[in-house]
Amino acid sequence: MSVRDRHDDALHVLARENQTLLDTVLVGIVFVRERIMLRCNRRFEEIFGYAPNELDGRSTRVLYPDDEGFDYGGSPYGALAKGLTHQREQILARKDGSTFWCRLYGRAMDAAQPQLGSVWLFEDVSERKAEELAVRGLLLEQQAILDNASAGIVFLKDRVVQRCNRRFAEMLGYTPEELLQCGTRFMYPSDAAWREAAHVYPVLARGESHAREEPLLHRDGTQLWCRLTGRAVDRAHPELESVWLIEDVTEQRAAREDLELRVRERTAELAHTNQRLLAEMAEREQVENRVRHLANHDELTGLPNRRLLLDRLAQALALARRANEQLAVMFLDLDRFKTINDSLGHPVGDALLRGVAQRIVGIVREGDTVSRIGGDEFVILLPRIESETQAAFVAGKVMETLAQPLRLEGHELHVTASIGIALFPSDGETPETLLRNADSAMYHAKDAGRDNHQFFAAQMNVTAQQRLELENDLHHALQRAELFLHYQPRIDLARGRMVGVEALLRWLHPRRGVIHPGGFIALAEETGLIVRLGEWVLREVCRQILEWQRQGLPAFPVAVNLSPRQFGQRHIAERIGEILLETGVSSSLIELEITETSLMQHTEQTLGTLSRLHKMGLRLAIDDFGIGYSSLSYLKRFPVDQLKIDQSFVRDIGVDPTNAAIVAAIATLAHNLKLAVVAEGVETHEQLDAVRTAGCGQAQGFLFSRPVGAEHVPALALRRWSADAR
Ligand SMILES: Nc1nc2c(ncn2[C@@H]2O[C@H](COP(=O)(O)O[C@H]3[C@@H](O)[C@H](n4cnc5c(=O)[nH]c(N)nc54)O[C@@H]3COP(=O)(O)O)[C@@H](O)[C@H]2O)c(=O)[nH]1
Repeated sequence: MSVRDRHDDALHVLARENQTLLDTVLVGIVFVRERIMLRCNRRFEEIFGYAPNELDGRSTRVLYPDDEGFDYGGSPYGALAKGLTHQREQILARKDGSTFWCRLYGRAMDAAQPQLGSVWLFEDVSERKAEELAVRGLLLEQQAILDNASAGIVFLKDRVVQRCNRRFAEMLGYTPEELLQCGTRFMYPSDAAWREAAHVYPVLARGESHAREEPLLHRDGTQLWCRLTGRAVDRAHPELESVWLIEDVTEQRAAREDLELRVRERTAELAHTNQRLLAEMAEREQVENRVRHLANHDELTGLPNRRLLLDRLAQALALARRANEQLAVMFLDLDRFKTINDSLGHPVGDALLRGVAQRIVGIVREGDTVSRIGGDEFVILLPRIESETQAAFVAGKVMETLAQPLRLEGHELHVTASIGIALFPSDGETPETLLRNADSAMYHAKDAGRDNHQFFAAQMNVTAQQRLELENDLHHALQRAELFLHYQPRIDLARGRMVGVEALLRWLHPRRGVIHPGGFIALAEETGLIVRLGEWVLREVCRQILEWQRQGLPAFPVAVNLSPRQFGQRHIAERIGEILLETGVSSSLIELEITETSLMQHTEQTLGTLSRLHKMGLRLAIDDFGIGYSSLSYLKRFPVDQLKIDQSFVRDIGVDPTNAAIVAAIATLAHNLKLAVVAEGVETHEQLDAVRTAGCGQAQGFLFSRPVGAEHVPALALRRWSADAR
């Protein structure tokens, strides 16, 4: 082989090695002269999508998507001529027209002879470029978010501001630039608060986000409340990098606090209203219960009232009928309750009624009903009794318990009761009948002297009927002139002379004959007729005085009884004055007898009435003295002239030393008060001796004279009684 051949062989080898090298590298390589591609490696053709050798001899224009790109591609040749390496990134075009990002490196083969051409390396950087663009896009997006976020956003690293948006900086009074690389201590009001804020990092380390509200410091020193929500960028090192969303919630918080305050106030208000409503409801319930209770109970004693009694009685009757049993209705009325009530006052009367109620309730069985149906009237319902004896036994127990003295407000009271008993079925089958019949039986017990019990008997209803008739008749008695007066003399014991008479009313009943006051005065009191009867008596007395005067009799006073109801009339003194004026009788000739009990009612009013009567010149006597309750202080103040000792003390004066002592005590009291003292009901010489010995200056009674017609009075007026009244 010649030298030339060997030289050619070596060139061939070198060419093959070059080609292999060119084909193996991952970048496209092209040799260009005057913008004509002379040779390229396979990778270059692949990048642009051409077949092998397809580009050889073609203009580089095909590598550009447009002329503009091609023109731009020609720009670096000046630099190449200076021997520099040119590099750029540019969008180029594949054979199929698609474009891609390419990185180009170019260098002249010989800078001194640029016409020899240049070598270009092409690298397809589409993927990287796309990634870069994506990252750039993300960054732009992020920046846009940061810039436009309404909340503050800050990136911290080691609690130092790395990046923040404008909102965050403005929130604290800074620009974002001012805050870059600032430690976060500046935004906390104190070291302690700043240290406290570090406690969040363990939370972030768990991958949890953290949110809390805390006060941050504005540049001007004011505090604002912010809600901070943080999350670690890398949860393994939360303190290193974290991102925080910060919202100014000062106004929200103020609004919330205001709202909370208003909610608290409203809640308190509601609670208060609720409480008030509950209280009102409870009160209303109490009132309703009370109304219900009052509808069925007596307010004073708390016992069932008439309504509840009737209800229970109806039920008990139904049961008794079904079980073929007996029951008893007991009507109980306290004896002389009115006297106690009037003389000691209503508070004592009320306390007495309560005491009586308690005592009765204390002795009856469970299942019995004790009720108060009015004033001093109680009804006891005893269901399931076996016999009349059992009812009598209960009545006995009631009387026994009432017999024990009651101590009330400093008084020791002895009360008794009259009890009427009606039995089912023998005395009635309805509540009304049983009650009515027990009531009649009670009246019978009263008539029988009080402090006892009586079983109903049919006759009692007849008596009640008669009482009704009597009431009717009494209404007509005045018009029919059926009333008349008897007079009983009052004797001065020392002189044996009549010193006055007492006018006593009588009723000549057309069928029953003469009826004494005991048979109708109480009825007249109850019905109110007593006022008209009383006026008639006074006029009749005046007329009779004038008649006696006309007959030439020496003048003497005539006593007229005033019942409690008459005396209690508001203008009684004026009314009496009018009658005296009308008739022309001197007031000194009229004596008014008022019972002790009647006087001790409404004592101040009594005092006024007595004073007016006294000033008018009338003489005043306290009748039936000793059986009521007198207040000595009032007795002293009442302008009375005379005490008339009740005949009950005179009756047994000879046999009962106590009565003698009482009469003597009353006489002494009367003398001390400078009052005349009259013993009433003197029937015997023994009684006369006794009352005289006791100190009574005057006496009245059958021993001297029974009450007589007016025509007999002149003889009595002129008569002289000896010391023993013979
Ligand atoms: N408001 C009015 N009351 C009147 C009037 N007239 C009478 N009365 C009151 O009736 C009560 C009974 O009166 P009377 O049945 O007339 O009885 C009087 C005397 O007959 C009776 N008396 C008198 N002496 C004796 C006696 O020795 N023994 C005895 N057993 N009875 C006697 O006493 C009655 C008079 O009592 P007093 O009035 O207390 O002086 C009678 O109490 C009157 O209150 C009237 O017009 N209005």
